[in-house]
Amino acid sequence: MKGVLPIKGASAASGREKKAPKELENVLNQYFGYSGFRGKQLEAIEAVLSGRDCFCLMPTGGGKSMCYQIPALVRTGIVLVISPLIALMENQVASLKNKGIPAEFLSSTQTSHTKQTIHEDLDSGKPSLKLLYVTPELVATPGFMAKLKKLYHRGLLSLVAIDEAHCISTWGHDFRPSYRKLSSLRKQFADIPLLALTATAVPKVQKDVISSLCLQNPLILRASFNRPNIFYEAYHAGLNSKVRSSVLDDWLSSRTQVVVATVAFGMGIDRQDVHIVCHFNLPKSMESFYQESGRAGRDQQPSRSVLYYGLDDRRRMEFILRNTKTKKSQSSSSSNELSEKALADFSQIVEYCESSSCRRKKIIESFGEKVQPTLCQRSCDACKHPNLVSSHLEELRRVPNCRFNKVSPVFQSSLVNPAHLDTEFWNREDEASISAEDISDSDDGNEVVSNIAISKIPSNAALDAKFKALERAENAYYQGKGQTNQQGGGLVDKKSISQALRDACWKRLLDALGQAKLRLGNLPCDEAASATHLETECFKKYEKVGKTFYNSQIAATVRWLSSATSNQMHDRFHTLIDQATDHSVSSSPDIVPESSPAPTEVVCARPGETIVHELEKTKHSDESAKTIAASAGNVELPTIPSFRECLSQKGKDCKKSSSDSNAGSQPFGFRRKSTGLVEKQETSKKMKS
Ligand SMILES: Nc1ncnc2c1ncn2[C@@H]1O[C@H](COP(=O)(O)OP(=O)(O)OP(=O)(O)O)[C@@H](O)[C@H]1O
Ligand SMILES: [Mg+2]
Repeated sequence: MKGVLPIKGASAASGREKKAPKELENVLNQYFGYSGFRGKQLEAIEAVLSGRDCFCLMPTGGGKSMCYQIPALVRTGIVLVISPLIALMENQVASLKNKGIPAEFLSSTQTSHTKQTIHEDLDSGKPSLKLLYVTPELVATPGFMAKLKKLYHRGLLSLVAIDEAHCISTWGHDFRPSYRKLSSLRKQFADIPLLALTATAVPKVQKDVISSLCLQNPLILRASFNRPNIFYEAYHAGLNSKVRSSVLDDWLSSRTQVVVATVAFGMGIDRQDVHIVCHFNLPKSMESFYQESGRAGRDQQPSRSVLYYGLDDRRRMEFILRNTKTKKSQSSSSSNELSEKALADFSQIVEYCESSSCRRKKIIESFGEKVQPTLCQRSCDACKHPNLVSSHLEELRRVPNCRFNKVSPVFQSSLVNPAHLDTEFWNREDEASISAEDISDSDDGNEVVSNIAISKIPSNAALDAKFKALERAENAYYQGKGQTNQQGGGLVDKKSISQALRDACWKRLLDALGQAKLRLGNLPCDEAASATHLETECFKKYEKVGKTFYNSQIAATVRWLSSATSNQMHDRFHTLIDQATDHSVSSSPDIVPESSPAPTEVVCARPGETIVHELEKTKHSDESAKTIAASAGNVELPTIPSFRECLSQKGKDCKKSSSDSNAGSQPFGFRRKSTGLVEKQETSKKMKS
């Protein structure tokens, strides 16, 4: 069984008999299970055991803690460890206790009972503690200092270790004023060794640490910062030309699909099919952002530019901008000017990231261009998911370091082409939420609220303004159903499709058609008439079964419109026009022979996914539908399957995939990734035959 090594000698200072390396290694092995010391550990341990001050510079994870933990085990008395973070202390103390080593920490987070127990142990004739962790603030209090002095005079203070010692230096990145107060330790405990430990000390900081702590003739140990087990790579312009050109070749010839690189990589490279540009660090200005993200979508295909943003990133970049300018510039006045300019440029990016208003508008306006309010068409996240953006921004403000949190907000922008930058503020769960919206039994009220009300609320609106907007949206919702909330009195039919929902869906379709037109250059149909046509179809076919199915079909149709590629869309239109001409449909779209066979067209929407469209050959009895179809041009847009078709399609699918237990759990006709008019290649083959 493990036990604290027998205490030899009456006092810490008098117990400084030399330990053989083998003995120390045995202790290491006995308590920690390691076979030998690493790097400069042994030298540091031997130095402090001999009573000498020591400055120990070792990389992160290098094993600095062992340099004071082993002395605590072999020396009489207590090792005092000064640490800047309570979490660090808790962690280490728990780990030591696990190994049977008596360790404690004192902090404001502990109960007074625990603190009292620790103090009693310290005051006892023979404390059981071997390591006591404290904050620099506590050391600076007269009460605790008096306690330490008592321990010292009783010969029970064997070592003072100052962890993360760079915090004492104003030159260091983590300066902590209370660390400055540790400078009195050397004087107070003249013959007790001080051990300063850090992983981050550039020469200037190193000197500052040594002088601030008044270390006496310290042994200065610097371990190599090489971490041989870590494989590093990322591309930069400084690579030798052979490596550089091979990365470039692989990239240009599509052998490599993903390159992680500095911004230098993108310059002058023209690969057409780059569809995602992801900024892991923040760009310095709107110009940089536009230029770098503009590498996406050169083939005019829908593309995305993802921008990760956290307040830490912002601070880091502001720090860099301030300091870079200071170094570059000779005179301090021009340095300040440059710094101010850089910070002003950068503030545009910050504003872009932290605002909930239209991103496309922000980008374009930053270049002095006037933007029509209708330009965006929900092609940026602020316009598309205003409530999500607002809540993510609120979270960003509430939890400043949430960048890597599971629900951390990140910014994403998508661009169709550089002239039409499509920006989104995006959450990693967003994809799921879009799908959920498409397939779930979404509520009209929510739809109306998100479409009508929340988009008009600034993210920081007062709570009562939000309530008022919600109230207005609620009234609009009920009015759409031909009743007011108050008048309605009873329950509203949960399944019914309100006028407000129909209007919102029409708008969605119109937006999708507008997007498709932008993407394809020239869509050969009138968008408004086509949106009406599609919405009317959905409504007619799903009115009876209710809004869930209606919603889903609208969403699926929107998805089809927004995901079909240029060729697919054009092919389809040409095929349709040709077919319509062959069948004498185009010349007279409202006279459709009832007996005509219904040809089936297969359109690949995404790799591995096929959609079946039955050309609409059924004569519309509804006159308005005829007019709409005629005004939509002689082009058939995706046909909406009837509810019965959906059910029978589902039935076929269930048989086909009876082995797939998940298939049966999906709602009828609504697959998460289906693009509307259901379904798989096998099915289309069956229908063809
Ligand atoms: N001689 C050793 N052999 C094997 N593992 C060791 C040895 N010494 C320390 N370690 C282990 O290395 C890990 C890192 O040690 P430690 O936390 O002390 O690093 P550190 O230098 O303080 O790093 P940081 O700068 O992040 O605080 C720990 O799991 C520790 O148990
Ligand atoms: Mg450490």
